[in-house]
Amino acid sequence: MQDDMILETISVTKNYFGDKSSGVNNVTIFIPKGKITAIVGESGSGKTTLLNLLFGLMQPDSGEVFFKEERILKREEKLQPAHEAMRLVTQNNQDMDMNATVWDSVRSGLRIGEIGVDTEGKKITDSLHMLDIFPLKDQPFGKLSGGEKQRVTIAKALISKPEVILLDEPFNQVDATYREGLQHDIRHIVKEWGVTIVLVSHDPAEILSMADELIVLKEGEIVENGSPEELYNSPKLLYTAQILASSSQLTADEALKCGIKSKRGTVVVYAEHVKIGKGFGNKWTVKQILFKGFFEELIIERDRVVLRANNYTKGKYTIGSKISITVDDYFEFGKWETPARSLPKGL
Ligand SMILES: Nc1ncnc2c1ncn2[C@@H]1O[C@H](COP(=O)(O)OP(=O)(O)OP(=O)(O)O)[C@@H](O)[C@H]1O
Repeated sequence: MQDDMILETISVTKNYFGDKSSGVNNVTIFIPKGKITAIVGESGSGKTTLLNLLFGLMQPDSGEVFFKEERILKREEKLQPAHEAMRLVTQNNQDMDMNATVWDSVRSGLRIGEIGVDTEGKKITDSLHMLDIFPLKDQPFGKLSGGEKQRVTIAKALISKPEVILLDEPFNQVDATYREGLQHDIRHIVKEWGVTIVLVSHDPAEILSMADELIVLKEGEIVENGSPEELYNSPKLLYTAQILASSSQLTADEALKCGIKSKRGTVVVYAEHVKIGKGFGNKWTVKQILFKGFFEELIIERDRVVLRANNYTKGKYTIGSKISITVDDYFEFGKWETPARSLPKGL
């Protein structure tokens, strides 16, 4: 294992029904130390399975998982040093006591030797401040909002200063207003404490800005990996382009209607690359307007070709508005693919 790697899987396979139709297949990954690695992919692609294998919650059918060169066995089989050094934060809060206060919930993350000693209170206070939940310290966990609960579970994971924190969909319950704050906090923790984060997300758009590394999973296999910038700006696969951005997939004939001459047959256009009001003839009709916070995503149509386009002048168009567009960038691929399952629904 290289010095800067902390976790590694070698040809790991875990199938639930004895064939390749579920779980993960032949996965080899390296998780860099002190960085944020995001495992992304459509729903059912095997993200949670991979996270559970990294944590030792399940045993692979074949292949091996290593934490700092030590083989990770199933948690019940053997108490591994690796298990002490890792914390898993799941989506369902099943190990949380709904009646316990926030203070006690975070305290329950301390290791046995850390409980009852002088520094206990300071550790809890620091973790609460780190996640910006100190004012909630006396509230019962069960009464908190989804986003607040998420912060408490992360604070609990953090308090014993593990080397690795595994987060399953950490922003699922957090609304957009708090997401950026939580992402900033997690980045801060990584920088300050040198902890390694592995997180799973089915909506990569929300983690593009915070991850150092992305691992793209499709049908249980790693299909691409790299930095968010590399994968977003030069996706090798159509699937990656679809997963990373709100986009439209076009045949060569459809692309021609957008002013694109395709040599390879399939074109993907990110919504951000469709510039509204720049072309001629107002040949596109607005079919749907999707609220995206500070901007809108328009679903537009011309001769049965459907495109997604970002509109930053909110409220300017209504359903039925006629508009012109130009496309200022696109990706070409050789093969037509069924759109990823987790993509937002279009028309
Ligand atoms: N305990 C299980 N028993 C049987 N099949 C399972 C089990 N856990 C997962 N699977 C199947 O394995 C595949 C991968 O599931 P997994 O939960 O790892 O995917 P995921 O990418 O995390 O999905 P999501 O984003 O929807 O949470 C899916 O087809 C799922 O139905």
